[in-house]
Amino acid sequence: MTENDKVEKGLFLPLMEEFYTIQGEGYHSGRAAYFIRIGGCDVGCHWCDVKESWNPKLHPPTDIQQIADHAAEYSKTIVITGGEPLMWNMEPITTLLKDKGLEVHIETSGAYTVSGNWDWFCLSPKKTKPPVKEAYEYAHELKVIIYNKHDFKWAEEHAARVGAHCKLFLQPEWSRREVMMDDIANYVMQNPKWQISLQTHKYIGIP
Ligand SMILES: C[S@@+](CC[C@H](N)C(=O)[O-])C[C@H]1O[C@@H](n2cnc3c(N)ncnc32)[C@H](O)[C@@H]1O
Ligand SMILES: Nc1nc2[nH]cc(C(=O)O)c2c(=O)[nH]1
Ligand code: SF4
Ligand SMILES: [Mg+2]
Repeated sequence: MTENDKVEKGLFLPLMEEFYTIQGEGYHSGRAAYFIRIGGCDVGCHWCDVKESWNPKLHPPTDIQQIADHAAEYSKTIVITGGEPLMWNMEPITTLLKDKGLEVHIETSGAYTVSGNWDWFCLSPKKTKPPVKEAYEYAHELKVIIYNKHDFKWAEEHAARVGAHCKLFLQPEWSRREVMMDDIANYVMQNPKWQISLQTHKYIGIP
């Protein structure tokens, strides 16, 4: 089998970086977790904080067995992010991680067909490439990025599509955190089904 075939099957994935840190965002914020960042994304958010991840060719195709073995040495909680992890077949790597008894989370825009077996599915919808229908059904957590005032209405449109038990978070776009914070706080007080999510790792200076 060629390397391309292995990537096609999800047996190799373009690995950008892996690091043990504290989940900074959303429902599991504050919890130690091992992050696996897979390269490749064509969603094109102008404010994306990892644009270096976009071109998959810059990230070496890596054996998922090696990625999983490494992850298991660090943590029981694994977060797969990117880039956009659902551009790739996530079935094989999630199976390996779950066979090791690990809890497997994803950070995704939901813009591609859902593959893989997830203990926690964080859906962060994007305007440039909206989530596929099934992504809303999988979501344990909806994390909407707030860049301007129009985004509250847009957030509600997505909240109407997730399941009844899905946790709802509003997260300020990092460069807009100071301008938007009062509006976000007021919105959450008036609409308490939402909670605030901050990128706490950036405030404390960890990866
Ligand atoms: C870098 S993305 C990678 C995973 C996936 N592509 C996605 O967007 O969900 C990880 C998380 O960071 C959020 N994010 C990216 N850039 C951000 C920024 N400038 N400010 C706030 N959140 C941001 C995304 O919305 C997503 O929830
Ligand atoms: N500490 C930390 N928490 C995070 N939560 C989601 C992240 C991501 O980039 O997907 C992230 C990240 O990059 N670092
Ligand atoms: S979908 Fe995620 S990785 Fe892709 S551009 Fe948007 S924030 Fe960045
Ligand atoms: Mg990040």
